[in-house]
Amino acid sequence: MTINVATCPRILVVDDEAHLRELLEITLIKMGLDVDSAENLAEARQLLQNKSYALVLTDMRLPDGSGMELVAEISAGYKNTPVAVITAFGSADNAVNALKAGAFDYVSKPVALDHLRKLVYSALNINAVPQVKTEDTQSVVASLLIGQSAGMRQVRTQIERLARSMAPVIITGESGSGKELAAREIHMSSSRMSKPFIAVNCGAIPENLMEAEFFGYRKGAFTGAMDDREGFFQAANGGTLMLDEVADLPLAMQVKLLRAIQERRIRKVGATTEESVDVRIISATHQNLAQCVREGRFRQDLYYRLNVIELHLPPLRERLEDIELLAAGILGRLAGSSVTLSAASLEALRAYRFPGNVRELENILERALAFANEGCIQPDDLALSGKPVTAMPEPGLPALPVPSASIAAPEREKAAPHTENFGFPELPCSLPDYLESIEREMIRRALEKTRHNRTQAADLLGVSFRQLRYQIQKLKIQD
Ligand SMILES: Nc1ncnc2c1ncn2[C@@H]1O[C@H](COP(=O)(O)OP(=O)(O)OP(=O)(O)O)[C@@H](O)[C@H]1O
Repeated sequence: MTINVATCPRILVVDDEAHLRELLEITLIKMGLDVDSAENLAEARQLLQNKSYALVLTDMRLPDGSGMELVAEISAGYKNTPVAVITAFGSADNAVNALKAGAFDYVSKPVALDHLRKLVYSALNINAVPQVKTEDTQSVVASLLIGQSAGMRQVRTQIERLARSMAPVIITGESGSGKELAAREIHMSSSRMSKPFIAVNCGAIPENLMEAEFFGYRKGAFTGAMDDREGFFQAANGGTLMLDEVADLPLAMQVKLLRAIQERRIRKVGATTEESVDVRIISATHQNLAQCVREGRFRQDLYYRLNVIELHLPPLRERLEDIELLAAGILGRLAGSSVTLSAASLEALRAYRFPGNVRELENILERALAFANEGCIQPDDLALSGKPVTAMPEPGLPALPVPSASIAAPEREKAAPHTENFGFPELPCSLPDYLESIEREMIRRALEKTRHNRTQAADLLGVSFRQLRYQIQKLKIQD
Protein backbone atom coordinates (compact mmCIF):
# COMPACT_ATOMS: atom_id res chain seq x y z
CA MET A 1 0.00 0.00 0.00
CA THR A 2 1.26 3.48 -0.81
CA ILE A 3 0.19 6.43 1.24
CA ASN A 4 -1.06 9.51 -0.54
CA VAL A 5 1.21 12.32 0.61
CA ALA A 6 -1.24 15.05 -0.39
CA THR A 7 -3.66 13.81 2.27
CA CYS A 8 -1.07 12.54 4.70
CA PRO A 9 -2.83 10.84 7.61
CA ARG A 10 -1.90 11.93 11.11
CA ILE A 11 -1.26 9.47 13.91
CA LEU A 12 -1.26 10.18 17.62
CA VAL A 13 1.19 8.17 19.75
CA VAL A 14 0.57 8.17 23.50
CA ASP A 15 3.38 6.68 25.56
CA ASP A 16 5.46 7.85 28.50
CA GLU A 17 8.51 5.72 27.63
CA ALA A 18 10.67 8.07 25.55
CA HIS A 19 12.58 5.36 23.67
CA LEU A 20 9.44 3.45 22.64
CA ARG A 21 7.74 6.69 21.61
CA GLU A 22 10.74 7.51 19.47
CA LEU A 23 10.77 4.06 17.85
CA LEU A 24 7.08 4.38 17.00
CA GLU A 25 7.51 7.91 15.66
CA ILE A 26 10.41 6.94 13.42
CA THR A 27 8.57 3.90 12.09
CA LEU A 28 5.44 5.89 11.32
CA ILE A 29 7.31 8.79 9.74
CA LYS A 30 9.19 6.31 7.53
CA MET A 31 5.79 5.05 6.41
CA GLY A 32 5.07 8.58 5.18
CA LEU A 33 2.74 9.52 8.03
CA ASP A 34 2.52 12.61 10.20
CA VAL A 35 2.92 11.93 13.90
CA ASP A 36 2.02 13.76 17.09
CA SER A 37 3.10 12.43 20.45
CA ALA A 38 1.74 12.71 23.97
CA GLU A 39 3.38 11.56 27.19
CA ASN A 40 0.19 11.25 29.18
CA LEU A 41 -3.60 11.28 29.05
CA ALA A 42 -3.93 15.01 29.60
CA GLU A 43 -1.72 15.85 26.62
CA ALA A 44 -3.50 13.27 24.47
CA ARG A 45 -6.91 14.77 25.32
CA GLN A 46 -5.67 18.22 24.45
CA LEU A 47 -4.36 17.09 21.05
CA LEU A 48 -7.55 15.15 20.28
CA GLN A 49 -9.59 18.29 20.84
CA ASN A 50 -7.55 20.27 18.36
CA LYS A 51 -6.80 17.84 15.53
CA SER A 52 -8.33 14.81 13.93
CA TYR A 53 -6.34 11.60 13.76
CA ALA A 54 -6.41 8.58 11.44
CA LEU A 55 -5.24 6.41 14.33
CA VAL A 56 -4.40 6.74 18.01
CA LEU A 57 -1.83 4.34 19.38
CA THR A 58 -1.73 4.32 23.16
CA ASP A 59 0.18 2.54 25.86
CA MET A 60 -1.96 0.99 28.58
CA ARG A 61 -0.04 2.35 31.56
CA LEU A 62 0.30 6.10 31.60
CA PRO A 63 1.44 8.40 34.42
CA ASP A 64 -1.99 10.00 34.90
CA GLY A 65 -4.25 7.02 34.21
CA SER A 66 -4.90 4.04 31.99
CA GLY A 67 -4.92 3.78 28.21
CA MET A 68 -8.32 2.12 28.68
CA GLU A 69 -9.75 5.52 29.64
CA LEU A 70 -8.58 6.88 26.31
CA VAL A 71 -10.05 3.90 24.47
CA ALA A 72 -13.42 4.52 26.11
CA GLU A 73 -13.31 8.28 25.45
CA ILE A 74 -12.32 7.87 21.79
CA SER A 75 -14.92 5.14 21.21
CA ALA A 76 -17.59 7.42 22.62
CA GLY A 77 -16.51 10.83 21.36
CA TYR A 78 -14.39 10.28 18.23
CA LYS A 79 -16.22 7.43 16.53
CA ASN A 80 -14.27 7.73 13.26
CA THR A 81 -10.89 7.47 14.96
CA PRO A 82 -9.60 3.95 15.43
CA VAL A 83 -7.59 3.44 18.59
CA ALA A 84 -5.08 0.65 19.16
CA VAL A 85 -3.39 -0.23 22.43
CA ILE A 86 0.13 -1.31 23.30
CA THR A 87 0.01 -4.01 25.94
CA ALA A 88 2.71 -5.38 28.19
CA PHE A 89 4.14 -8.75 27.18
CA GLY A 90 1.86 -11.63 28.16
CA SER A 91 -1.05 -9.48 29.31
CA ALA A 92 -3.69 -11.15 27.17
CA ASP A 93 -6.42 -9.99 29.55
CA ASN A 94 -5.61 -6.35 28.90
CA ALA A 95 -5.77 -6.86 25.16
CA VAL A 96 -9.13 -8.61 25.39
CA ASN A 97 -10.53 -5.92 27.67
CA ALA A 98 -9.34 -3.16 25.36
CA LEU A 99 -10.96 -4.87 22.36
CA LYS A 100 -14.17 -5.22 24.32
CA ALA A 101 -14.05 -1.51 25.18
CA GLY A 102 -13.85 -0.63 21.48
CA ALA A 103 -10.14 -0.72 20.63
CA PHE A 104 -9.57 -1.54 17.00
CA ASP A 105 -6.53 -3.75 17.62
CA TYR A 106 -3.52 -4.16 19.89
CA VAL A 107 0.25 -4.74 19.72
CA SER A 108 2.20 -6.42 22.48
CA LYS A 109 5.56 -5.31 23.81
CA PRO A 110 8.22 -5.74 22.57
CA VAL A 111 6.55 -4.14 19.58
CA ALA A 112 7.09 -6.16 16.39
CA LEU A 113 7.43 -3.51 13.72
CA ASP A 114 6.00 -5.64 10.91
CA HIS A 115 2.88 -6.18 12.99
CA LEU A 116 2.71 -2.49 13.81
CA ARG A 117 2.89 -1.58 10.12
CA LYS A 118 0.09 -4.00 9.23
CA LEU A 119 -2.02 -2.63 12.03
CA VAL A 120 -1.47 0.93 10.81
CA TYR A 121 -2.37 0.04 7.20
CA SER A 122 -5.56 -1.66 8.37
CA ALA A 123 -6.50 1.35 10.47
CA LEU A 124 -5.89 3.72 7.56
CA ASN A 125 -8.08 1.55 5.36
CA ILE A 126 -11.00 1.68 7.75
CA ASN A 127 -12.21 5.09 6.71
CA ALA A 128 -11.61 4.25 3.06
CA VAL A 129 -14.31 1.53 3.12
CA PRO A 130 -17.25 2.92 1.18
CA GLN A 131 -20.36 3.39 3.26
CA VAL A 132 -23.65 4.17 1.57
CA LYS A 133 -26.27 5.26 4.02
CA THR A 134 -30.05 4.96 3.78
CA GLU A 135 -32.42 7.33 5.53
CA ASP A 136 -32.15 5.30 8.70
CA THR A 137 -28.35 5.57 8.44
CA GLN A 138 -27.80 1.85 7.99
CA SER A 139 -25.04 0.94 5.60
CA VAL A 140 -26.39 -0.93 2.62
CA VAL A 141 -23.42 -1.05 0.33
CA ALA A 142 -22.45 -4.60 1.13
CA SER A 143 -25.59 -5.75 2.89
CA LEU A 144 -25.93 -9.40 2.12
CA LEU A 145 -28.38 -9.92 4.95
CA ILE A 146 -31.96 -9.34 3.90
CA GLY A 147 -34.45 -8.20 6.53
CA GLN A 148 -35.84 -5.06 8.13
CA SER A 149 -37.10 -6.54 11.41
CA ALA A 150 -35.81 -4.92 14.60
CA GLY A 151 -33.59 -7.98 15.15
CA MET A 152 -31.95 -7.74 11.74
CA ARG A 153 -31.49 -4.01 11.98
CA GLN A 154 -29.71 -4.50 15.26
CA VAL A 155 -27.51 -7.18 13.69
CA ARG A 156 -26.57 -4.81 10.88
CA THR A 157 -25.77 -1.97 13.27
CA GLN A 158 -23.55 -4.32 15.27
CA ILE A 159 -21.84 -5.52 12.09
CA GLU A 160 -21.06 -1.96 11.12
CA ARG A 161 -19.37 -1.45 14.47
CA LEU A 162 -17.56 -4.79 14.40
CA ALA A 163 -16.23 -4.12 10.93
CA ARG A 164 -14.16 -1.26 12.32
CA SER A 165 -12.25 -3.48 14.71
CA MET A 166 -9.92 -6.44 14.68
CA ALA A 167 -11.57 -7.93 17.75
CA PRO A 168 -12.42 -11.63 17.49
CA VAL A 169 -16.15 -12.11 17.08
CA ILE A 170 -18.22 -15.14 17.89
CA ILE A 171 -21.43 -15.45 15.94
CA THR A 172 -24.12 -17.51 17.61
CA GLY A 173 -27.46 -18.62 16.30
CA GLU A 174 -29.34 -21.65 15.16
CA SER A 175 -28.34 -23.55 12.08
CA GLY A 176 -29.31 -21.76 8.88
CA SER A 177 -29.90 -18.41 10.58
CA GLY A 178 -27.23 -16.62 8.54
CA LYS A 179 -24.04 -16.86 10.64
CA GLU A 180 -21.75 -17.35 7.67
CA LEU A 181 -23.46 -14.59 5.75
CA ALA A 182 -23.02 -12.26 8.73
CA ALA A 183 -19.32 -13.16 8.92
CA ARG A 184 -18.95 -12.36 5.23
CA GLU A 185 -20.67 -9.05 5.77
CA ILE A 186 -18.29 -8.13 8.60
CA HIS A 187 -15.39 -8.95 6.29
CA MET A 188 -16.87 -7.09 3.32
CA SER A 189 -17.49 -3.98 5.44
CA SER A 190 -14.00 -4.00 6.95
CA SER A 191 -10.66 -2.69 5.80
CA ARG A 192 -9.83 -6.32 4.93
CA MET A 193 -12.46 -6.48 2.21
CA SER A 194 -9.95 -6.74 -0.63
CA LYS A 195 -8.23 -9.71 1.02
CA PRO A 196 -9.56 -13.27 1.24
CA PHE A 197 -12.45 -14.45 3.35
CA ILE A 198 -11.97 -18.13 4.17
CA ALA A 199 -14.72 -20.10 5.91
CA VAL A 200 -13.76 -23.42 7.43
CA ASN A 201 -16.21 -25.97 8.80
CA CYS A 202 -14.26 -27.25 11.81
CA GLY A 203 -16.57 -30.26 12.15
CA ALA A 204 -15.86 -31.50 8.64
CA ILE A 205 -12.08 -31.92 8.86
CA PRO A 206 -10.70 -35.31 9.93
CA GLU A 207 -8.79 -34.91 13.21
CA ASN A 208 -5.52 -36.29 11.84
CA LEU A 209 -5.46 -33.75 8.99
CA MET A 210 -6.45 -30.75 11.03
CA GLU A 211 -3.05 -29.27 11.80
CA ALA A 212 -1.93 -29.60 8.17
CA GLU A 213 -5.18 -28.07 6.92
CA PHE A 214 -4.97 -25.10 9.26
CA PHE A 215 -1.24 -24.35 9.17
CA GLY A 216 -0.05 -26.02 5.95
CA TYR A 217 2.82 -28.48 5.63
CA ARG A 218 6.30 -28.89 4.19
CA LYS A 219 7.13 -31.38 1.49
CA GLY A 220 7.92 -34.75 3.07
CA ALA A 221 6.35 -33.87 6.43
CA PHE A 222 4.28 -37.06 6.23
CA THR A 223 3.48 -39.77 3.71
CA GLY A 224 1.68 -38.15 0.82
CA ALA A 225 3.08 -34.64 1.42
CA MET A 226 4.50 -34.35 -2.10
CA ASP A 227 4.85 -30.56 -2.09
CA ASP A 228 4.80 -27.63 0.29
CA ARG A 229 1.21 -26.58 0.97
CA GLU A 230 -0.33 -23.54 2.57
CA GLY A 231 -3.04 -23.91 5.18
CA PHE A 232 -6.17 -21.91 5.93
CA PHE A 233 -4.20 -19.35 7.94
CA GLN A 234 -1.87 -18.55 5.07
CA ALA A 235 -4.78 -18.54 2.61
CA ALA A 236 -6.62 -15.99 4.74
CA ASN A 237 -3.55 -13.83 5.34
CA GLY A 238 -4.52 -10.16 5.45
CA GLY A 239 -8.17 -11.16 5.49
CA THR A 240 -10.64 -13.04 7.65
CA LEU A 241 -10.72 -16.67 8.74
CA MET A 242 -14.13 -17.94 9.77
CA LEU A 243 -14.12 -20.96 12.07
CA ASP A 244 -17.58 -22.39 11.56
CA GLU A 245 -18.83 -24.94 14.10
CA VAL A 246 -15.86 -24.03 16.28
CA ALA A 247 -17.22 -26.18 19.14
CA ASP A 248 -16.36 -29.24 17.04
CA LEU A 249 -12.61 -28.59 17.24
CA PRO A 250 -10.83 -31.40 19.07
CA LEU A 251 -9.07 -30.34 22.28
CA ALA A 252 -5.57 -30.93 20.88
CA MET A 253 -6.28 -28.58 17.99
CA GLN A 254 -7.78 -26.01 20.33
CA VAL A 255 -4.38 -25.67 22.04
CA LYS A 256 -2.63 -25.06 18.71
CA LEU A 257 -5.25 -22.63 17.56
CA LEU A 258 -5.03 -20.62 20.77
CA ARG A 259 -1.30 -20.31 20.31
CA ALA A 260 -1.66 -19.21 16.69
CA ILE A 261 -4.21 -16.56 17.66
CA GLN A 262 -2.18 -15.26 20.61
CA GLU A 263 1.20 -15.19 18.90
CA ARG A 264 -0.11 -14.37 15.43
CA ARG A 265 2.48 -16.85 14.23
CA ILE A 266 2.12 -20.35 12.89
CA ARG A 267 4.39 -23.23 12.01
CA LYS A 268 3.72 -25.52 9.06
CA VAL A 269 3.73 -29.23 9.82
CA GLY A 270 7.32 -30.39 9.25
CA ALA A 271 8.77 -26.84 9.33
CA THR A 272 11.41 -25.68 11.77
CA THR A 273 10.58 -21.99 11.65
CA GLU A 274 7.45 -20.02 12.30
CA GLU A 275 5.86 -17.45 10.02
CA SER A 276 3.76 -14.47 11.01
CA VAL A 277 0.15 -14.26 9.88
CA ASP A 278 -2.30 -11.41 9.95
CA VAL A 279 -5.75 -12.92 10.17
CA ARG A 280 -8.94 -11.74 11.77
CA ILE A 281 -10.78 -14.62 13.40
CA ILE A 282 -14.54 -14.89 13.34
CA SER A 283 -15.98 -18.03 14.88
CA ALA A 284 -19.49 -19.37 14.74
CA THR A 285 -21.41 -22.01 16.56
CA HIS A 286 -24.97 -23.16 17.00
CA GLN A 287 -23.96 -24.72 20.33
CA ASN A 288 -23.78 -23.10 23.72
CA LEU A 289 -20.01 -22.62 23.95
CA ALA A 290 -20.08 -21.71 27.64
CA GLN A 291 -21.84 -25.01 28.28
CA CYS A 292 -19.15 -26.81 26.21
CA VAL A 293 -16.55 -25.19 28.49
CA ARG A 294 -18.43 -26.40 31.56
CA GLU A 295 -18.57 -29.90 30.11
CA GLY A 296 -14.81 -29.85 29.48
CA ARG A 297 -15.23 -30.08 25.70
CA PHE A 298 -13.93 -26.60 24.98
CA ARG A 299 -10.91 -24.89 26.49
CA GLN A 300 -11.73 -21.94 28.67
CA ASP A 301 -8.71 -19.93 27.51
CA LEU A 302 -9.66 -20.32 23.85
CA TYR A 303 -13.28 -19.50 24.66
CA TYR A 304 -12.14 -16.32 26.34
CA ARG A 305 -10.02 -15.42 23.32
CA LEU A 306 -12.66 -16.08 20.68
CA ASN A 307 -15.60 -14.74 22.61
CA VAL A 308 -14.46 -11.11 22.82
CA ILE A 309 -17.61 -9.85 21.14
CA GLU A 310 -20.76 -11.86 20.51
CA LEU A 311 -23.08 -11.32 17.58
CA HIS A 312 -26.34 -13.22 17.86
CA LEU A 313 -28.44 -14.07 14.83
CA PRO A 314 -32.09 -14.37 15.88
CA PRO A 315 -33.96 -17.41 14.58
CA LEU A 316 -36.31 -16.75 11.68
CA ARG A 317 -39.40 -17.56 13.78
CA GLU A 318 -38.58 -14.46 15.88
CA ARG A 319 -38.53 -12.20 12.84
CA LEU A 320 -41.35 -13.51 10.70
CA GLU A 321 -41.91 -10.02 9.32
CA ASP A 322 -38.70 -10.53 7.29
CA ILE A 323 -40.21 -13.44 5.38
CA GLU A 324 -41.74 -11.35 2.62
CA LEU A 325 -38.45 -9.60 1.81
CA LEU A 326 -36.48 -12.82 2.18
CA ALA A 327 -38.83 -14.75 -0.07
CA ALA A 328 -38.70 -12.01 -2.68
CA GLY A 329 -34.89 -11.99 -2.53
CA ILE A 330 -34.63 -15.77 -2.74
CA LEU A 331 -37.17 -16.09 -5.55
CA GLY A 332 -35.49 -13.25 -7.42
CA ARG A 333 -32.19 -15.11 -7.18
CA LEU A 334 -33.69 -18.47 -8.17
CA ALA A 335 -36.20 -17.45 -10.82
CA GLY A 336 -35.77 -13.77 -11.64
CA SER A 337 -38.97 -11.77 -11.56
CA SER A 338 -41.03 -14.48 -13.29
CA VAL A 339 -42.42 -16.15 -10.14
CA THR A 340 -44.33 -14.61 -7.24
CA LEU A 341 -45.75 -15.81 -3.95
CA SER A 342 -49.54 -15.75 -3.46
CA ALA A 343 -50.92 -13.87 -0.45
CA ALA A 344 -52.10 -17.18 1.05
CA SER A 345 -48.62 -18.68 0.66
CA LEU A 346 -47.08 -15.72 2.43
CA GLU A 347 -49.58 -16.14 5.23
CA ALA A 348 -48.74 -19.86 5.46
CA LEU A 349 -45.02 -19.10 5.62
CA ARG A 350 -45.58 -16.50 8.32
CA ALA A 351 -47.34 -19.15 10.41
CA TYR A 352 -44.51 -21.65 10.14
CA ARG A 353 -41.77 -22.23 12.74
CA PHE A 354 -38.77 -22.68 10.43
CA PRO A 355 -36.58 -24.97 12.54
CA GLY A 356 -34.02 -24.78 9.72
CA ASN A 357 -34.30 -20.97 9.52
CA VAL A 358 -33.46 -19.11 6.29
CA ARG A 359 -31.82 -22.17 4.76
CA GLU A 360 -35.11 -24.02 5.18
CA LEU A 361 -37.01 -21.13 3.60
CA GLU A 362 -34.63 -21.34 0.63
CA ASN A 363 -35.24 -25.09 0.32
CA ILE A 364 -39.00 -24.71 0.61
CA LEU A 365 -39.08 -22.06 -2.10
CA GLU A 366 -36.72 -23.95 -4.37
CA ARG A 367 -38.94 -27.03 -4.16
CA ALA A 368 -42.11 -24.95 -4.55
CA LEU A 369 -40.76 -23.45 -7.76
CA ALA A 370 -40.85 -26.88 -9.34
CA PHE A 371 -44.57 -27.22 -8.55
CA ALA A 372 -45.74 -23.66 -9.12
CA ASN A 373 -48.14 -23.07 -12.00
CA GLU A 374 -48.53 -19.84 -13.93
CA GLY A 375 -45.70 -18.13 -12.15
CA CYS A 376 -47.41 -18.03 -8.75
CA ILE A 377 -46.56 -20.20 -5.74
CA GLN A 378 -49.64 -21.48 -3.91
CA PRO A 379 -49.70 -22.88 -0.34
CA ASP A 380 -49.88 -26.48 -1.57
CA ASP A 381 -46.66 -25.95 -3.53
CA LEU A 382 -44.86 -25.09 -0.28
CA ALA A 383 -45.54 -28.55 1.23
CA LEU A 384 -44.84 -27.21 4.69
CA SER A 385 -44.13 -29.70 7.42
CA GLY A 386 -44.02 -29.19 11.18
CA LYS A 387 -46.03 -27.02 13.48
CA PRO A 388 -47.04 -23.45 12.85
CA VAL A 389 -45.72 -20.78 15.20
CA THR A 390 -49.24 -20.15 16.26
CA ALA A 391 -51.48 -23.06 17.21
CA MET A 392 -48.95 -24.93 19.35
CA PRO A 393 -50.42 -28.27 20.45
CA GLU A 394 -51.54 -28.72 24.03
CA PRO A 395 -48.94 -30.31 26.30
CA GLY A 396 -49.51 -34.04 26.42
CA LEU A 397 -50.90 -34.28 22.90
CA PRO A 398 -48.89 -36.31 20.44
CA ALA A 399 -46.38 -33.94 18.90
CA LEU A 400 -46.39 -35.36 15.41
CA PRO A 401 -45.90 -32.50 13.00
CA VAL A 402 -48.95 -31.97 10.83
CA PRO A 403 -47.89 -30.71 7.42
CA SER A 404 -51.07 -28.95 6.47
CA ALA A 405 -51.66 -27.28 9.84
CA SER A 406 -49.76 -24.20 8.79
CA ILE A 407 -51.62 -23.74 5.56
CA ALA A 408 -53.91 -20.73 5.39
CA ALA A 409 -57.67 -21.27 5.87
CA PRO A 410 -59.06 -22.06 2.38
CA GLU A 411 -56.21 -24.40 1.61
CA ARG A 412 -56.53 -26.06 4.99
CA GLU A 413 -60.01 -27.24 4.00
CA LYS A 414 -58.60 -28.85 0.90
CA ALA A 415 -55.89 -30.60 2.84
CA ALA A 416 -58.05 -31.69 5.77
CA PRO A 417 -59.08 -35.16 4.55
CA HIS A 418 -55.45 -36.25 4.51
CA THR A 419 -54.82 -35.20 8.08
CA GLU A 420 -57.80 -36.88 9.68
CA ASN A 421 -56.22 -40.28 9.34
CA PHE A 422 -55.72 -41.13 13.05
CA GLY A 423 -53.89 -37.84 13.48
CA PHE A 424 -51.16 -38.88 11.03
CA PRO A 425 -50.15 -36.49 8.34
CA GLU A 426 -50.32 -37.04 4.65
CA LEU A 427 -47.29 -38.80 3.20
CA PRO A 428 -44.17 -36.73 3.74
CA CYS A 429 -41.99 -35.70 0.78
CA SER A 430 -39.01 -37.23 2.52
CA LEU A 431 -39.41 -39.91 5.17
CA PRO A 432 -35.94 -39.39 6.71
CA ASP A 433 -36.50 -35.62 7.00
CA TYR A 434 -39.91 -36.22 8.48
CA LEU A 435 -38.66 -38.73 11.05
CA GLU A 436 -35.81 -36.41 11.94
CA SER A 437 -38.25 -33.58 12.53
CA ILE A 438 -40.21 -35.77 14.94
CA GLU A 439 -37.05 -36.86 16.73
CA ARG A 440 -35.88 -33.27 16.99
CA GLU A 441 -39.22 -32.19 18.42
CA MET A 442 -39.29 -35.01 21.01
CA ILE A 443 -35.77 -34.22 22.18
CA ARG A 444 -36.62 -30.52 22.42
CA ARG A 445 -39.68 -31.32 24.51
CA ALA A 446 -37.75 -33.63 26.81
CA LEU A 447 -35.10 -30.96 27.29
CA GLU A 448 -37.70 -28.32 27.97
CA LYS A 449 -39.49 -30.55 30.44
CA THR A 450 -36.29 -31.29 32.35
CA ARG A 451 -35.05 -27.70 32.22
CA HIS A 452 -32.25 -28.83 29.94
CA ASN A 453 -30.96 -31.54 32.23
CA ARG A 454 -29.63 -33.95 29.63
CA THR A 455 -29.38 -36.91 32.02
CA GLN A 456 -33.05 -36.62 32.99
CA ALA A 457 -34.07 -35.94 29.39
CA ALA A 458 -32.28 -39.12 28.29
CA ASP A 459 -34.13 -41.06 31.02
CA LEU A 460 -37.46 -39.63 29.88
CA LEU A 461 -36.77 -40.69 26.31
CA GLY A 462 -35.41 -44.11 27.30
CA VAL A 463 -32.01 -43.57 25.68
CA SER A 464 -28.52 -43.33 27.14
CA PHE A 465 -26.93 -39.97 27.91
CA ARG A 466 -24.36 -40.54 25.16
CA GLN A 467 -27.05 -41.43 22.65
CA LEU A 468 -28.95 -38.27 23.48
CA ARG A 469 -25.82 -36.13 23.26
CA TYR A 470 -25.02 -37.65 19.88
CA GLN A 471 -28.55 -37.00 18.57
CA ILE A 472 -28.49 -33.41 19.87
CA GLN A 473 -25.29 -32.79 17.95
CA LYS A 474 -26.41 -34.63 14.84
CA LEU A 475 -29.76 -32.89 14.67
CA LYS A 476 -28.15 -29.55 15.56
CA ILE A 477 -30.55 -28.97 18.42
CA GLN A 478 -30.02 -25.71 20.28
CA ASP A 479 -29.65 -26.65 23.93
N1 LIG B 1 -30.71 -12.50 6.28
C1 LIG B 1 -30.49 -13.26 5.19
N2 LIG B 1 -30.67 -12.75 3.97
C2 LIG B 1 -30.47 -13.49 2.86
N3 LIG B 1 -30.08 -14.77 2.88
C3 LIG B 1 -29.86 -15.33 4.07
C4 LIG B 1 -30.05 -14.61 5.29
N4 LIG B 1 -29.75 -15.41 6.31
C5 LIG B 1 -29.38 -16.59 5.78
N5 LIG B 1 -29.44 -16.55 4.44
C6 LIG B 1 -29.17 -17.66 3.51
O1 LIG B 1 -29.52 -18.87 4.19
C7 LIG B 1 -28.55 -19.88 3.96
C8 LIG B 1 -27.95 -20.30 5.29
O2 LIG B 1 -27.19 -19.21 5.80
P1 LIG B 1 -25.78 -19.43 6.52
O3 LIG B 1 -25.01 -20.52 5.86
O4 LIG B 1 -25.14 -18.11 6.65
O5 LIG B 1 -26.33 -19.95 7.92
P2 LIG B 1 -25.50 -20.53 9.16
O6 LIG B 1 -26.16 -19.96 10.37
O7 LIG B 1 -24.04 -20.26 8.96
O8 LIG B 1 -25.81 -22.08 9.05
P3 LIG B 1 -25.00 -23.32 9.73
O9 LIG B 1 -25.03 -23.12 11.22
O10 LIG B 1 -25.79 -24.51 9.33
O11 LIG B 1 -23.62 -23.30 9.16
C9 LIG B 1 -27.53 -19.31 3.02
O12 LIG B 1 -27.84 -19.69 1.70
C10 LIG B 1 -27.68 -17.81 3.19
O13 LIG B 1 -27.35 -17.14 2.00
